[in-house]
Amino acid sequence: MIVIHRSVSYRRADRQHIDEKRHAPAGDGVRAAGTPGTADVTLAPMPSIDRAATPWRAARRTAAEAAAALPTEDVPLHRAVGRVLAAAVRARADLPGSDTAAMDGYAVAGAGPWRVLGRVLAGGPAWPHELGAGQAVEIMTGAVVPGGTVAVLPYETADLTAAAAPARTHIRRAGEDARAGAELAGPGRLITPAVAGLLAQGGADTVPVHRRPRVALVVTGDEVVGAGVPGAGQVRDVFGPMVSALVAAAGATPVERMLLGDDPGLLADRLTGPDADVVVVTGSSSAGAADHLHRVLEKLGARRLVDRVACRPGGPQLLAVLPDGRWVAGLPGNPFAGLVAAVTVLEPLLYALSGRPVPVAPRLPVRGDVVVAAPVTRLVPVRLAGDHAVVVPGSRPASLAGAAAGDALAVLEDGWADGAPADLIPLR
Ligand SMILES: Nc1nc2c(c(=O)[nH]1)N[C@H]1C(S)=C(S)[C@@H](COP(=O)(O)OP(=O)(O)OC[C@H]3O[C@@H](n4cnc5c(N)ncnc54)[C@H](O)[C@@H]3O)O[C@H]1N2
Ligand code: MOO
Repeated sequence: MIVIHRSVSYRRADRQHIDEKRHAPAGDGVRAAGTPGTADVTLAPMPSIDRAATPWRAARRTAAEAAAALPTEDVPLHRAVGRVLAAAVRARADLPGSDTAAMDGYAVAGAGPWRVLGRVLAGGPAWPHELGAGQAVEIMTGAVVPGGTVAVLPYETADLTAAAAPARTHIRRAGEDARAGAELAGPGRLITPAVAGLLAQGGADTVPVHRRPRVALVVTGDEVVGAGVPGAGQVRDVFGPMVSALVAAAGATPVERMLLGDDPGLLADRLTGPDADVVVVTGSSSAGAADHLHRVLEKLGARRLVDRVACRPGGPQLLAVLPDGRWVAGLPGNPFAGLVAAVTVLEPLLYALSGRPVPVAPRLPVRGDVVVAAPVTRLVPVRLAGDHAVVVPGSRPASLAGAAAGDALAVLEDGWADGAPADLIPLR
């Protein structure tokens, strides 16, 4: 859902512009709403901007450790991929449940030569008798081997006249993968397709997972338009599509996007309004006359955990928590800077709320001409090239061309030089 939300205290020119938006075709789910801000926000003077910036790694760690995981709900296993287990899931029976054939061929008992008595199919009736020495049945992969079986001889190599079975038995023993009651996957485990399959093998029908974080997006800026081609002095909102996708990829649910004018009263309303665990605010993070976020947070009694990060781009970002427990991630308005901030504070916060550890970053040698000056970490788009990554040249804070051409963001820290290894954050 997209909500366009504007203050009533705008200038006349703004009003015309807003009315245009309200009457614009509703494509992309645009809904216009013009309720004025109600919060009493008497603004203090501009805050000083030379606060000490948090080192990039520390900012990420703070976000990853900030929040407790959301409560648990049970979901059907077939809808659980992408969710995070809230408790261990155990095998409800031995895996496999019986001794079964691992190959199509002959189940043989005792020493050869062997006489074939019949055939056993997977899912068919079990062979009713124990095999005696010199007896065999034809058997299919997955079928329960008759009692007395010493080995399964694959069709391709079977020699029923041989004196002895080969050493390799081709029998999967009951419980060899897991015993009944054994833990198949523990709390905090992301349910991948393979995990879902394993849990199905273990007999699970529903699984306990953490509730998905609900994320509202508040896009600030009088110059920002939500659809179509921007007019003179306007820009098209990049964060609706970009942050929603990033939120969904992190396993959270984007619940609404709202375009908000540069109005502190409205901003305060919107921080406390939506039914969301996290409110992402874009723009308003820096020191400009219309950048209200810091003062509004102060007014609302928010606790700031991260306030500016020593990284480039994306320095003016923040992570705060409101007195009601709702999280606020402030991303700078420059589009690439906003993306960097999203992977720095927002993604780890969403992992924490989902109950999941931040995935370990792959690390590869990175080649490129980038100057890294401590204490500022550079985040640059790179293309993967087999055993190394290559910097996409010319990326700028306001342009997404570099990131769009990249496979990952390389984290270039103090001490990095052309060709040295660096952590990579995938740009899914
Ligand atoms: N005096 C200072 N000026 C600036 C500083 C500073 O420290 N001192 N930091 C600069 C850096 S670094 C960044 S990044 C930006 C951050 O700006 P804000 O977060 O306050 O955002 P705005 O000023 O509203 O916008 C910046 C830029 O981004 C464009 N924008 C905003 N929202 C969107 C959107 N939804 N889609 C596309 N583009 C958007 C906006 O039009 C501006 O061009 O501040 C620097 N200045
Ligand atoms: O964070 Mo800003 O320029 O670094 O884009």
